[in-house]
Amino acid sequence: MESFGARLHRAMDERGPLCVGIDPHPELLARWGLADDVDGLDRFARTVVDALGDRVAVVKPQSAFFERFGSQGMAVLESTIRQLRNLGSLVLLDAKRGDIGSTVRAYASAYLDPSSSMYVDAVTASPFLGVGSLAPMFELAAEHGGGVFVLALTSNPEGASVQRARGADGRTVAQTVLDEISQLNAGAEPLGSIGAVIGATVGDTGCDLSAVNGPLLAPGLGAQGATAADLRVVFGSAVPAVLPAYSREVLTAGPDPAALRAAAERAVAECRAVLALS
Ligand SMILES: O=c1ccn([C@@H]2O[C@H](COP(=O)(O)O)[C@@H](O)[C@H]2O)c(=O)[nH]1
Repeated sequence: MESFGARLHRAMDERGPLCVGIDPHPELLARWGLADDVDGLDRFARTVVDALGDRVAVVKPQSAFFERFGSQGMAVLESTIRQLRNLGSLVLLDAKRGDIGSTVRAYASAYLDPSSSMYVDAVTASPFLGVGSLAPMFELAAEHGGGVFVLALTSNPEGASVQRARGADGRTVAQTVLDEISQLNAGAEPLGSIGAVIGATVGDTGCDLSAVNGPLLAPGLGAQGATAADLRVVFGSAVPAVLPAYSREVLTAGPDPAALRAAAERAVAECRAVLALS
């Protein structure tokens, strides 16, 4: 099967460098005139899927907002994933999973095994138990053409105290994560399938991104304060590998599908302009 890196590279070429999140915050449900219940969740997700699923490269449902409604919310998530796949968007589930390796194997089955009802193109993962503990995800991703985005430098201000801390060899934790991702992606063309998450809010990363050879997911744009122009500051010459991610910035334009599409088009145009300067 074609690798996730290759599929993502093509999707970004064809549809533009943009990932839109489905984050049904209670405030957004209210703003859209929807109830804060499973029906509201379902209508919110369907509206985003119908408006953007056939034109955005990657759609990123935020698992937390579905999980808060229990098994019914998870059923909506499964149906959202199915609809997105039918419309051609790559689905990146933002679940930030991580655990000891034997448990990570179960997470891998849940998200990266094609026989699972929650099968997605890629999933986010936390390396706090060591990047090596995520090996079962990397293995299943490689087997089935999936991808994994590993947290490196997150967009929230609290992340820095852990992620910029230095180990005995002088490297930051973030650089150590990136170096392990580089090894996993070595030699992959046109792009490796193991990505890194680096917030657009983080300023100078202090990291060497030159060998990552995988997609760099950049959340933090819009609602968290970063702009497309910040992508150049954060990513420098690695900017062509950046997948900019917006959630609330685009979602607040809804529920009108035309307004959602216009917001996504604005975001992709701004990002394209920055990425084209490289
Ligand atoms: O470092 C990270 C990693 C993940 N996220 C997630 O992205 C979206 C951001 O939403 P906005 O509305 O665009 O702020 C959200 O689902 C986060 O959990 C992140 O923000 N930063």
